[in-house]
Amino acid sequence: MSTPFSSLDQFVAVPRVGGLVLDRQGTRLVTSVTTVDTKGTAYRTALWEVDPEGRQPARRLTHSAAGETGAAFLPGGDLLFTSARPNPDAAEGDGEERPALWRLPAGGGEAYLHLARRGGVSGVTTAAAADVAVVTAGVLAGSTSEEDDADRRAGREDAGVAAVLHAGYPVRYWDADLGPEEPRYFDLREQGGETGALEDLVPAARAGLRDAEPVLSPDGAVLFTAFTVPEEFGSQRTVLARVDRARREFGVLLDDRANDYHPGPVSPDGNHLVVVSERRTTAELAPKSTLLLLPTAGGDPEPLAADWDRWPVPQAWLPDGSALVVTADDDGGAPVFLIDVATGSVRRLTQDTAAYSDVRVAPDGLTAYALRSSYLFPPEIVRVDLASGATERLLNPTERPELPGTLERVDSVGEDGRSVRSWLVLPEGASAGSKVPALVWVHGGPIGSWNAWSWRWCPWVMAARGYAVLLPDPALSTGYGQHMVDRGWGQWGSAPYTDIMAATDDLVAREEIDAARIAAMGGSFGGYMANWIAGHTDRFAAIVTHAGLWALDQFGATTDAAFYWKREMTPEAMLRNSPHRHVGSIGTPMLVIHGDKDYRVPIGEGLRLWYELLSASKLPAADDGTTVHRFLYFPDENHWILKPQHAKIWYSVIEAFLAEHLLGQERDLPPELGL
Ligand SMILES: CSCC[C@H](NC=O)C(=O)N[C@@H](C)C(=O)N[C@@H](CO)C(=O)O
Repeated sequence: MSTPFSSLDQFVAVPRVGGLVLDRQGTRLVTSVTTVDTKGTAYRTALWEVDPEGRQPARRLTHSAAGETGAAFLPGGDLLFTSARPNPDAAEGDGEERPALWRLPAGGGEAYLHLARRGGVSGVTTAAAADVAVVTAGVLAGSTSEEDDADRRAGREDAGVAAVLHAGYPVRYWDADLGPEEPRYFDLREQGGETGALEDLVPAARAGLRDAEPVLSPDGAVLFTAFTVPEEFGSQRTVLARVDRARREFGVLLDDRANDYHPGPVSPDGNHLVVVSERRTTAELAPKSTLLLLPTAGGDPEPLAADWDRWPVPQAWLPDGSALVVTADDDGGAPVFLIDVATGSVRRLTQDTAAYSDVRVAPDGLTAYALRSSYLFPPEIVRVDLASGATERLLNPTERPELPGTLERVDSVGEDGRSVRSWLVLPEGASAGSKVPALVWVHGGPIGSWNAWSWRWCPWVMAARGYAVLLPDPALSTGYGQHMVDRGWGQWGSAPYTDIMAATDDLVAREEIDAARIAAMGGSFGGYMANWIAGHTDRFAAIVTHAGLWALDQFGATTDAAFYWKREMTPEAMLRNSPHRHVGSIGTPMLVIHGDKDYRVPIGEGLRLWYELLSASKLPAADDGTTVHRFLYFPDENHWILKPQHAKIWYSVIEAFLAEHLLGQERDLPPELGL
């Protein structure tokens, strides 16, 4: 087997595993696998079944050009999923294909269309111990019924109107324009035959259910959800709400201005709901995430494992209700932990350095199944022994790709004496006698960690081209305790920057690294840091900034969630930490990359950086207009470069830019750039 990371065509074609569901009997595991289409210009996702016993090879369940996602099992074993496959019953001119709900019978045979609506279906949630399914779908704000909604949509489509009149905030989210569609939860009722029907559970929700995922009690009687409440000055808070399905009653359970609340799983006896409480930030208070146990019959929530200095992500209960299975970022990984509900004591289960997610516990309580990944391998499905923590890789739909190098954990010491940990990717052949160029790649967030595989930020593509890649977890990173977040909060240009410089000092001191040939790079917050680095040091030979924050005062008002950043930084702090004020000190060639449809870090950041680099940096455009800098602009991409053909361009242009400035070599640019 050869490594796929040497060829970008092969890299984008590596199948990508994601998501995991387990049926009630614990005998069927379903995942999704994303592959590139035959033209190489789109990804599509299909559902696959994996043998929980690890004996049979994985088998593909669904086939369609439109793809399938959002799998959920019904009690009898039928599998629901969403797909924008053509509706066999649609009349011509019914409008574009939107995702509908399909049902794959447990007994075999083809999947059939279970529910279609003009506005589409975004997801389905099923109860653990009852035949209850709740569908998430959007309705137009003014609609009074499903028929009215379909008519209004047809009216907008026929008239070619895309305009949205807003009276509130926000108006965009990631790459989506918000409104006039608002998400709603619907009961999925059998209607006889094969077709389901919908009943709106929270008709007065307005935009409150945006970005929320419903959690059903095991008996399906109650639905818990996060609910967004608008506040003064364009702010908002997230409260915890419940919906009594039979009575159609909506009630708020936890609501205050000190925390945001999100529901976790309900205990098997239905008596307790796990709640994630996220401390609301201020300029002085960094985020902090803790768990609460809320009695479902009423009463005050109790903290769970409150002394544990990690941010737990609830995954599932043990079937006897004695413990909660969680994952948490931890020292460059995200292991599985068990929290004893009676004592709050925490026990680490998995011992490897991987990041786990999608943990599904089998009904016997002895075994769990999960996705895990790290910078050694992309997401894969494993079985976890819940007593010993031992893991076994199941027969996955895809093999681990061969890596063109090695991965090491490295330690540095920040200016304040705190430990700064990084992953270091070394390309094959790196040695004292054969020093290699290096790339310092800064993660986004900034609240996050380099602990899980990312197809967007793949250091192995660069390793295959001879580069060492340092992935540092500086101040503001998760998995190192609250102090690591606190020490960078509202001071992005301070500890996060000096931590990265400390890690870079140790990198260039290594015998395999060519200290004269190093570059810095990052996306999103990592792009902010790349921009900040550009204005504060000349030690790098080139800098790549993808979707980077440039002028914080402007970014803080034009991003999709201005209230979030405003809580962290006063106007003074925004100015103090803003890279644009240091443009006059930039003497390093920069590759600026931005997608026009980026609403998280709007294109204005990239446009202004580009103009200011050319007009006000130490390396401005020359008399003839030429410049050492480059701007890679994607008119139809957003914060993330999603199309496979554009991902190839992204990596190619970065490699060509680094080759020019680090190696003094000219690379052929992809002909598709038309240059
Ligand atoms: C609700 S707004 C901010 C959420 C998030 N910040 C977390 O710390 C965020 O989206 N930050 C972006 C600027 C960013 O850096 N995004 C990264 C990580 O999500 C990315 O890779 O897109």
